[in-house]
Amino acid sequence: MPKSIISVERLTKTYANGFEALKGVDLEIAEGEILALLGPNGAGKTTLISIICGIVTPSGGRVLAGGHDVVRDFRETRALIGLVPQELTTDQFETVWNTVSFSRGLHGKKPNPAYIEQVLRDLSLWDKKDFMLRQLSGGMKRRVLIAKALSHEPRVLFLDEPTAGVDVNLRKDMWQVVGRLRESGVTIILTTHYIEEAEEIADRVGVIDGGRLLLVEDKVTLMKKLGAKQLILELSEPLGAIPEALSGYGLRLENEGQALVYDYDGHDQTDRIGPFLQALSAAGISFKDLSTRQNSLEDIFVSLIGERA
Ligand SMILES: Nc1ncnc2c1ncn2[C@@H]1O[C@H](COP(=O)(O)OP(=O)(O)OP(=O)(O)O)[C@@H](O)[C@H]1O
Repeated sequence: MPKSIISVERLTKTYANGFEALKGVDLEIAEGEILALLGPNGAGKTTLISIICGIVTPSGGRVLAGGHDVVRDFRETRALIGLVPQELTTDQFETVWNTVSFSRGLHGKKPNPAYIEQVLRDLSLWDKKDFMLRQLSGGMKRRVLIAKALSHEPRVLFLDEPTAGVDVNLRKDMWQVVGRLRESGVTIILTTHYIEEAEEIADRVGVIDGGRLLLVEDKVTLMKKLGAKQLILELSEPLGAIPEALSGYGLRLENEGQALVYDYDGHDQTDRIGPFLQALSAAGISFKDLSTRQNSLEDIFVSLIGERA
């Protein structure tokens, strides 16, 4: 695995009311990757990223960003990190340009109008630069949040539920921006409820629930591991048992013998379906209809969360 830019070690968080939001999280984030953290409401995703970003103090364990402790060396780590929060809390009467430039200043960076211009152009905000925030649509405000987070040229960008409630166009634009940032070497961590989103954009996927990281895995490996496919045949005549001639296929009967199910590896390139259908025909079995099912990240997620429930 490439060098870690963020190391989370045995991290715990108990809020003042005694609620344990994180129960010992270990996580290494590699430089340049896109990691999606999936989890239901209240899983602890925001708590985890808020600690990494230095907004919430941990109760135990530690987090290193670029080798610096996020509590002790917060100046160094904050310079490294950008956070796109869920909501905009900036002065509504300020202009886009000032808001983003001011944000850069807050991080102690020298002004760089050319850089800010580029960020605003990339986010399709350039023609809105003199608008006050209150004059912007919800989608435009989201873009301002991203521009602010990028204002100080961070190496790691956290996006907390970036596409919750945004329309399809904005979502597409956001992923384009994320793609470009990744190409420029920025490490990206996003939290999401949307499994398709993780499936679409992430290199690795982590699943959080009840304050624990249940799994972190390379997306392709995860999909492969759980990428089993099923071919379902609606039989013309129900079968009482699997015919001897087909015993090598590991078939199952469902729906009182009316459906024959063939499990196969969806990522295996060899043609399994053709020979199987020939064997079926040779055995004198005919069918009315056929369909396939594939495990998605959604199934994986549901089964993981379900196991805990
Ligand atoms: N300041 C606080 N005091 C007490 N409990 C808190 C505090 N902040 C968060 N919590 C609780 O900690 C748990 C985890 O919250 P967190 O915001 O990290 O979850 P999340 O995974 O980001 O959820 P969501 O997807 O809804 O944003 C929740 O049960 C929440 O109520």
